[in-house]
Amino acid sequence: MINEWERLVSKEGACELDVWPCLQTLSADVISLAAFGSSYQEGRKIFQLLREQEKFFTTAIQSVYIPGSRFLPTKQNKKMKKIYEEVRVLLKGIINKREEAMKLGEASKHDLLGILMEYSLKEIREHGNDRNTGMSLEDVIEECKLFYLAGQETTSVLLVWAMVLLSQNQNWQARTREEVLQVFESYPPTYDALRHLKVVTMVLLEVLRLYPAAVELPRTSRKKTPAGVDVSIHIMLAHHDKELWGEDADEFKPERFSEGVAKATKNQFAYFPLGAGPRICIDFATLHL
Ligand code: HEM
Repeated sequence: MINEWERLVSKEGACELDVWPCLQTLSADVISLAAFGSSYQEGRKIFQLLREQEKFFTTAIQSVYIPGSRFLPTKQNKKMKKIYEEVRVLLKGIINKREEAMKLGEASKHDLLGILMEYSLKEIREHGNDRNTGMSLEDVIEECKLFYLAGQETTSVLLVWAMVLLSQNQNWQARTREEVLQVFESYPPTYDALRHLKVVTMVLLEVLRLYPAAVELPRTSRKKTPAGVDVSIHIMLAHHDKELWGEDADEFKPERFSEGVAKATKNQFAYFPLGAGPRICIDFATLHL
């Protein structure tokens, strides 16, 4: 991706480029690799289909819903059903191939699919080969889909806003670049090395405060409030609340996170770009939340 950008710039010395689709493809490829490892190309096809499905889904939730209409054989419903089936068949194919390889004694791969299947097989073995224990094929398929849907758009949204804000705040862009070059001169770019990136972390925390990829957390109350009521915890409003963050709440000021999230929020529940509690995002450790 960077090579392509450099090539475009070098022709004229400058060019206009919509980075958003490139960042979407980048995050989809990274997640495909993490989820399916060597079957990454097949994963890519699945993710293209899920992306198409997402568009239909967005149109559907933005329209008035007539109860039962999702079962009608409309053009859109038929297309969504077709994609659902195609994704299932493709994922089933990857899972079956992996199962065969595991049966032949091939070491399991350290990707999401390998971990889920290994866990499932262990459960089944521990329960005397009872196939009703462990994760079902449906569970594995749904987990793979969730991994993609939850991680792809959110990551690319974060990246694109980080680029916008760093281009508007050149001093922070220079500090961030300097830190990346300095840190990765001494450490290989591994997951562990990320904890040495103090400025980058502050910048990303501030980007997620101003432009959280998920703007609200919908919930249905079970006990209090009374039960059955739909509530929405608004991330965007909490992150821009002047009473919580001060008069400069709408400004890009990564320095507010210089001593961590607890200090920046004065230990109040005011910052939750990755959710909170038992359903917190699995990616929360990356940002030291
Ligand atoms: C900047 C990037 C990200 C943001 C802003 C973000 C945001 C969130 C939020 C707000 C939730 C909570 C949803 C709720 O409580 O209803 C969540 C859950 C989740 N996220 Fe992320 N996420 C990001 C990256 C990722 C990545 C890279 C992955 C995996 C590849 C991922 C996987 C998940 C999963 C599986 C859940 C569901 C956890 C559960 O319900 O138990 N997220 N994310």
